[in-house]
Amino acid sequence: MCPTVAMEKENEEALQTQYQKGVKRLYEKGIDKIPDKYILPVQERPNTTQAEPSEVCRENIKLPIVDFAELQGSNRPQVLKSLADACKQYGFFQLVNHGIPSDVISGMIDAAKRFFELPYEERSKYMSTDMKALVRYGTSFNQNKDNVFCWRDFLKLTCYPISDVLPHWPSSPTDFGKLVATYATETKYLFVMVMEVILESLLGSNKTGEDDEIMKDFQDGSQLMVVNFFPPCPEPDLTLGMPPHSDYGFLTLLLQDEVEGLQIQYKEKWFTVEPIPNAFVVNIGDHLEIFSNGKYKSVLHRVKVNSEKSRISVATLHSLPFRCMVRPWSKLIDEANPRRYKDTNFATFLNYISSQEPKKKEFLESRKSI
Ligand SMILES: O=C(O)CCC(=O)C(=O)O
Ligand SMILES: [Fe+2]
Repeated sequence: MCPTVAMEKENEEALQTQYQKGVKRLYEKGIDKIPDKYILPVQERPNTTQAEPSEVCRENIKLPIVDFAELQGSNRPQVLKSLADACKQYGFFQLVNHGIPSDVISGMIDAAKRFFELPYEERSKYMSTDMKALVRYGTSFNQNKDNVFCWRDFLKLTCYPISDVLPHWPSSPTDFGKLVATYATETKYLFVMVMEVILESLLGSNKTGEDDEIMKDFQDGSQLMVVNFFPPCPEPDLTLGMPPHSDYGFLTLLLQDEVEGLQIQYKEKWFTVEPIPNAFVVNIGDHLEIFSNGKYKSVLHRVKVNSEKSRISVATLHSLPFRCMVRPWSKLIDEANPRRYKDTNFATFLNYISSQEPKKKEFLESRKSI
């Protein structure tokens, strides 16, 4: 190899190693342009007007707001109806009055902020390419596969059973485990309560004792927390914090700080979801779309970044235990409503994401049986 080519190759390798270390580090270098590695093709950029369905939309969307406290009162039928409409039309709703104390929520955001403020050497102790690792620090969407990197660093934590996983979580900041475990336990409990309501809304009637089995599976289900950090980006129109994707589980309970960035696809356009203090953005995942036999939709969403402020979001993805099969609920299947999805499980999903660049709703598409 001639010396110039060898040097270029070495430089290229050094750059690729840099990118693996994440965007917070890159931002801290004080760059005013983003490296080519992060620049999306024109038609995939956030403000492009060239391609459907990425038409520009500068409006915010007013997602339906579900008041959890109202569900316990005489308004229950109306609230159930608006929840069912939200799940069918948008695949998303905002949940307020959910009962999780505001100090638990602010404690979670604060712990996440302080974790990402740690020196790179401390954060990177948790880097792993093993998708099954209980704790995984990383960058981009799937850094082993992505051609173009996205502007995000993350920490993924397996959260259930909490007493088994807690000893593996980061020990710094010192109160991280305590604050995050409290939040994880509260969101697990909330997920189970919301699923109970969702089952009722799917059946359109009060649930029967037979449903207790599935409720036990939800209680014992998998829970993965994804703590996302999006530093300011000098050229936010050229890249994304997260590319269009759907979430794999039953429900994601998403907490965003006060900085907007989440966009959802609705009628072929992208709309920004306004952050509401202390509310959860709840979205339907692929598993619930399958379980509901397509009645409720797992909707594409993405994250825009901005040049001014960093942003933190915490997504907790809940599903059945890893060993369980996910399939359309038998109560929703009859001659008039044949099953529309194949059975799937967590192993099938992991194989899928390990084998290709996991974008859009290709996984769900691959599970459709008609
Ligand atoms: O940051 C957000 O608002 C969304 C994060 C998200 O979609 C995810 O972690 O799956
Ligand atoms: Fe997501």
